[in-house]
Amino acid sequence: MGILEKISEIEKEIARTQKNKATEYHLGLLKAKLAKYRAQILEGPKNSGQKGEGFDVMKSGDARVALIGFPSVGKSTLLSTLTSTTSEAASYEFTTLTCIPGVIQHNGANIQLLDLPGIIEGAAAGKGRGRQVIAVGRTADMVVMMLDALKGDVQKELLTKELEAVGIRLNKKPPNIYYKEKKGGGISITATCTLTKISEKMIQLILHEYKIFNADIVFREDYGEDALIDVIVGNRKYMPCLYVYNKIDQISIEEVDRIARQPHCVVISCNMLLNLDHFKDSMWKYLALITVYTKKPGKKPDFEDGLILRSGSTVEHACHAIHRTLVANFKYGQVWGLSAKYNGQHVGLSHKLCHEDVLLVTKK
Ligand SMILES: Nc1nc2c(ncn2[C@@H]2O[C@H](COP(=O)(O)OP(=O)(O)OP(=O)(O)O)[C@@H](O)[C@H]2O)c(=O)[nH]1
Ligand SMILES: [K+]
Ligand SMILES: [Mg+2]
Repeated sequence: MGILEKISEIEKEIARTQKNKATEYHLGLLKAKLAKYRAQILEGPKNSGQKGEGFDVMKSGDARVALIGFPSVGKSTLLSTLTSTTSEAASYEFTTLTCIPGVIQHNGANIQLLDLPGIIEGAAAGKGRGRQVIAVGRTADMVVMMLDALKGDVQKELLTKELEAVGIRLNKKPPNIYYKEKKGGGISITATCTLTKISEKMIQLILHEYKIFNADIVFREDYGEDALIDVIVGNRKYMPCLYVYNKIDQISIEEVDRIARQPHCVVISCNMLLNLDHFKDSMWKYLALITVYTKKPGKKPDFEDGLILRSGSTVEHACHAIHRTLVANFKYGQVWGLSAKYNGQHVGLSHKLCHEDVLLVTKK
């Protein structure tokens, strides 16, 4: 039996197995097996050169956003509308066959938007160009999942499943589980809270399935087997995701209102240019970028041309963004704004900056 058949067998078995006390361990093991086979698929045949022509796009700008969605939801139309790049759009499916990059300028940042071929059910298992699309998706800072407002909820579920299957976790935090493999000493399991979703026996079983016999594990929150498997397998990608429902010109205002109220959702119409500014603002928020303004001694801050940094960036990151050699010549910094305890606070390289701070660097 090939891996794909094995995966499909296990999926079927999981689907027909009722979840109760008696089947709990069986189900946990099935999930562990499934994750293992999926990992094998992703590693793929080494000779297949799966990267794929037309998918190797250079990173550029301050952040990268991948447009992922079923065929003909309007991905290319969005790219052509928001950037100066034109990506062919048409009413038939699979119009786009490669990765087309464009740049959105917003709040002073250059955001690289990647238009990609539509993906379909089974993409994770290698159908269509799914694997290439997903590989590009993993290189992005966030996913924009584009959905057709007429069939959005189903599409959203299916796509989320496909991405889950290849280890992409949308709008989720990594499980707060400490895990370290060791050379010997057996398995030590501790928890800083009561575990209601997994038993010690289940943890042991899953570890054994992965042939792990020596490890320290600390559950810091109440998780089930999925979280444990994620931690053991590693290589999960946690990404912010905005669900963008396009073609709202085709649905009732009540339906628009219902969708717009769901978490992480934005409604737009590319054709009618509806709500596109709100979409860009939301994307900016999800990317968690900050702007830091620089200032020279005795001069006003340069509010025209801020540095675009990732949230959580330090003075050191800012220095790198200003000039390659600045860190080596750094004496001290001074900060005005939210991150400063008082105006002009003296700070070192490790000081964390906030959005719209002003920074003055004094060199040695
Ligand atoms: N009614 C309506 N149609 C739209 C809208 N945006 C795009 N379309 C239409 O949807 C069809 C598909 O658009 P594309 O941009 O090619 O979609 P895609 O997601 O890039 O498709 P593939 O590259 O084939 O995956 C085209 O006929 C567009 O004109 C919209 O806001 N409203
Ligand atoms: K299309
Ligand atoms: Mg397209």
